[in-house]
Amino acid sequence: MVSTSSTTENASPTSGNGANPGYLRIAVPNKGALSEAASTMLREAGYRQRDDSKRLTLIDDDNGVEFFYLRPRDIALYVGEGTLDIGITGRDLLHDSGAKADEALPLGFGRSRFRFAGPAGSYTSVEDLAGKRIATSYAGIVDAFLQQRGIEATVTRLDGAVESSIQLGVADVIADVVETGSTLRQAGLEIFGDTILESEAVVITCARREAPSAFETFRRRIEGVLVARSYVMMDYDIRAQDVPAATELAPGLEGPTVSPLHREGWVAVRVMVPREGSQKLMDDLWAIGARAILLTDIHACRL
Ligand SMILES: Nc1ncnc2c1ncn2[C@@H]1O[C@H](COP(=O)(O)OP(=O)(O)OP(=O)(O)O)[C@@H](O)[C@H]1O
Ligand SMILES: O=P(O)(O)OC[C@H]1O[C@H](OP(=O)(O)OP(=O)(O)O)[C@H](O)[C@@H]1O
Ligand SMILES: [Mg+2]
Repeated sequence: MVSTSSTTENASPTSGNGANPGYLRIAVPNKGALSEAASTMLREAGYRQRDDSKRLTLIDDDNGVEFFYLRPRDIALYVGEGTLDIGITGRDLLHDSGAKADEALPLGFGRSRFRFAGPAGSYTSVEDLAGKRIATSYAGIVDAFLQQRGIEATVTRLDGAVESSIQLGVADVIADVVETGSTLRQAGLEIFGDTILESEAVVITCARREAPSAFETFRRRIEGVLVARSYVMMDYDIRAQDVPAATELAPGLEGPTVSPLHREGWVAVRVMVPREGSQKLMDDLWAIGARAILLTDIHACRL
């Protein structure tokens, strides 16, 4: 039976301090675009996750881990200070924070681009930003970009709904997270200039000290989830003489497993292949004589 930490209204990020020595302390987004996907990935990696979105901390005794549910924007600060060992946040939030934390592992979800946008047809390049008022929730990223390009402009920091700031007269252009682009379109805005940053959810660690040894187990588990999500297991039967041609098409990660078949001159092959393009690969293998080709999801893996 797994025990859990008590949940009180004033439970703080440090409420577990010292209570569970040796436990890996992990920050997880408590709400917003990354929250659910982060918890889903942690569950797939075998960790316990909260079932009540009001819960602020959770102890997973079986795995020696304590989770702290924090605002995604604050996570880099806690990890950079070394208060928590690792965290899941957005690459853009990490850069914006200026915290002394490092990106340790990209997670492949929460993908977005950080872009400049202005009224449709009004701006074409970042040089047009000179002397303009730029509204953003990510002033750290925008300041660094302008400084790097030697552009003088006024940056106004807003909490959110940045797209409205132009219509409301407090800015000429905005810099914001773009995923589908539909929020921009609805506000009559369009992106211009270079992409400032390509973002996704990432695992971060403290830059000033080595991650605890327990981080290696965590990393292996998460990498296992990433592989299980992006690869499928393929099985097929083929004439032994055609295995080299088939292996060219599907080399696998460490080479295919080839087993004898009762049928004379034939073998069974098992190989991990990228999920993307796997249907085309089945066509190609069929064309060189493979039969009984099966694709199976990988539930979990440790390479
Ligand atoms: N469609 C999206 N909208 C917002 N953020 C997204 C989107 N897709 C991915 N993200 C990422 O999620 C993170 C921001 O999370 P979130 O929106 O929860 O924070 P916030 O905007 O600071 O908080 P809130 O919107 O709750 O005030 C960033 O890393 C961002 O790149
Ligand atoms: O390109 P899209 O798919 O339209 O997504 C991007 C929008 O989503 C985010 O807003 P969020 O919902 O976090 O609200 P906020 O602006 O108040 O943070 C972001 O700030 C953009 O406004
Ligand atoms: Mg937001």
